[in-house]
Parts: sequence; structure tokens; C-alpha cells
Amino acid sequence: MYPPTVNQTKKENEPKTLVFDGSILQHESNIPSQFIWPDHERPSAELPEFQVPPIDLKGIFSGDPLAVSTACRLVNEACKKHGFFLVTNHGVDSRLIAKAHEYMDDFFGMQLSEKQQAQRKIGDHCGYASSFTGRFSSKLPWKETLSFRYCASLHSPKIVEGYVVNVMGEDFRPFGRVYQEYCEAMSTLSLCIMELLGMSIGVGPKYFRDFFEENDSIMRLNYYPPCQKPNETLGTGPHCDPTSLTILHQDQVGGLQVYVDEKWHSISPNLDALVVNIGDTFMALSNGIYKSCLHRAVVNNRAVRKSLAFFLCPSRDKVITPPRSLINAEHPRTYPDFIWPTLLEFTQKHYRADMKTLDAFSNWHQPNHKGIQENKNNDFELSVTR
Ligand SMILES: C=C1C[C@]23C[C@H]1CC[C@H]2[C@]1(C)CCC[C@@](C)(C(=O)O)[C@H]1[C@@H]3C(=O)O
Ligand SMILES: O=C(O)CCC(=O)C(=O)O
Ligand SMILES: [Fe+2]
Repeated sequence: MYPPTVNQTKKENEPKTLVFDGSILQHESNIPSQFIWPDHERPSAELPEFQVPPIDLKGIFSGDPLAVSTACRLVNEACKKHGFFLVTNHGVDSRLIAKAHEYMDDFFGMQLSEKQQAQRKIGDHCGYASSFTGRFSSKLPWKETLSFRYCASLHSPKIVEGYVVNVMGEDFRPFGRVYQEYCEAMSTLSLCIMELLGMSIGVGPKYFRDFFEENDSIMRLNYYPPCQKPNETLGTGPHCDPTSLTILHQDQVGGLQVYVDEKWHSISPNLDALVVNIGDTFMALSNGIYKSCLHRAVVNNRAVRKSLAFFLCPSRDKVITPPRSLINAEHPRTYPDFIWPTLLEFTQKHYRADMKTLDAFSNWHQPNHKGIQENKNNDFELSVTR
């Protein structure tokens, strides 16, 4: 049913994989060509700032009817238009967030050889990766990442802590504990936001929440070293997250940009706020009514930038299908039914996630799906002929 996995291994006559050592490359003015993005995708110097009203969750937690109706209206407007919003008074302990950022400095400040103890394997999404030099051949992101799998199911208690100790050793247990606690806080907040999304679109608090009670999510630490050519590179290229919902905390350096009204806008740092954006899987769950947010991250030539991204994903066996009440003449079925592991595998083995992932996946998953063309410029050479 599925095409053979794209050939991931480098052939012997192919150039040796470039090694991205941020501690060295951050001082280089001669940037390797693999990191240089085409003119039309490069960041522009001056950008309009996007004024987005933060949604105060304090009233939601207390069940204040006026606060709930205001939040539903703001969320509905934002998600129909561009797919992101900010939340404040979110209930996540600021000391936990600060600790998570501190531990990132410790980990990414280590020697490359030490970080590579947690090296991410080809086709897997967990572990340490330095700009995916072994995975993509061009438009490489200027970043190092460390990703964990988080499971809310009671069958996988302390999965993050256990993974960290397993790959990095017992000395890293406090490190693992902080991210275990951080993921638990993100999972709890995600369920509250899923209820809000359900009420805002008119299907009630339960329908969406039920997909994520036992979520099987991804936690990603993004570490962006300074770059001497910040207008020719990108920390993370333009994309929509293939996942369901992303809760992101960016540090005070700033660099997150979202695409709204045909223009890129910068999102100013706010240490007390969390950025929430709709991903492809939730766009499918909402039958295309709520939009997957197109965004990217730029780098700078003076300071390291860090962000903590929690990618909410449904239980592996849940079939992603919108509620019948969201399917009508104005909104016919837009995407096929699928399970998240299939879309995840598509992004890890066949298609570099970008702004057209869900369209490409729909076409690949259900070839007779009308009018959808995969992105020919994608990095993976799709081994399938259709
Ligand atoms: C399921 C995922 C794939 C990526 C991490 C999560 C959600 C976001 C995806 C990603 C960040 C989108 C841009 C391209 C990407 C390759 C990256 O720059 O990291 C994507 C992640 C990935 O495939 O590792
Ligand atoms: O670092 C950021 O601000 C954005 C990162 C991002 O979009 C991602 O990791 O999916
Ligand atoms: Fe993203």
C-alpha cells in the first residue's frame, strides 16, 4: 500500500555528511552553501510586528461564562484566519519553564561528541540532531535539536525521564525529570485548550479532547546558535506543524515569525505567554475550518536563541476524522481519514514537512484524492511513482 521507504542511506560516492558544530560555525562568515536559502525564502530585515491579543486562561479555568465566551470568539477568529494565538495565566509554573531553559543551555553547551550520545537515528524523531545534515541535502536549518517522545498514558509513566537516563546516563536524571514534568504540564494545558477549541468551533468540549486524553506527543528543544549571515539562513524553514497543536515558549531573544495576510510578521517575545498554533492534524480534525499555522524561525548574529516546542499528537490508534457537524455544503470533506503514525512516518521518511505537507500526504495516502499536488521541491526524492 505504501511506496518503499525513500533511500535514506548516503551512497559511498556521495559527499561525506557535513557536520554542524554550532560552537564553531557561529563564528564563520563563510557559510556552507547547504545552509543558504533561495532569495525568495530569505528573511527580510524589517518586519511588521503582529499584535495578537493574548487569551487569559484564568477565566477559563474558573469557568467564568463571560471569559469563556470571549475566549471562544478570539480563538475562533484566530484559528479560522491564521491558526495561532497566545495564552497567558496558563498555569504552567514559571520556575519550571526557566529550569527547562537552563537545562537546554547545559545540554547544548556540551561538546558535540557528548551530545551525539543521544544521536537521532535516520527515520526516528527522538534524540539529538544537528541541523539534519544527514537527512536533507539543502536549505538546512541553522539549529540543533533534542526531541523526546512523551506519552500521557498511565502505561508509560516517566517515559521522558527514562529515555534521557537510558541514552545519557544516570547523571542526567535531574535533566530528564525537568522535561518529564514540563511535558506533563504541557499535556494538561493541551487538554484544556482542546476543550476551548471544541467549544469555539461549536462541537462542545469533549469531541477533540477525547483524541488526546492519552496523547502520544513530541517534545522538542530548539537551540539556534548565532549566525554571521542571518539574512541568508533560517533557523527553521517555513512550515506548518504536521502535528495537532503546538505549545511553544520562546526565550527573550525572539525570532518566531508567522505568515498572515500574505506577509511575514514577527511575534515579540513574552516570557509570561505561550504561543499556541494549530497543526495539520487538527486542521484535518476540523475539516479544514481551523487553519494550520504557517510559521518559521529566523536567527541572528549576536545571541543564541532557544525555544521549547510541545507537539501534541493523538493516541496512535485514533482515526483522525472530523465530527459530522463540521461537514456541509460549504465545507465538504477535505482530507482523508488517517492515523497520526502514518502522517508522522510520511514526514520522517518520505516528505520534509513544509507548508503543503497535508496536501502532499492526502495525495500520497489516497492517490485519487482530487486536485492535490505534492511539492516537487521537497527534499526527499519520493521513491513512489504515481
Ligand atoms: C512531526 C514533526 C516533524 C517536525 C517536528 C515535529 C513537528 C514540526 C516538524 C518540523 C519542525 C517542520 C519543519 C521541518 C522540520 C524537518 C524541522 O525543521 O525540524 C520538521 C520536524 C522534523 O521532521 O524533524
Ligand atoms: O523556534 C521557534 O520559534 C519555532 C520552531 C518551530 O516552528 C518548530 O520547531 O516546529
Ligand atoms: Fe513549527
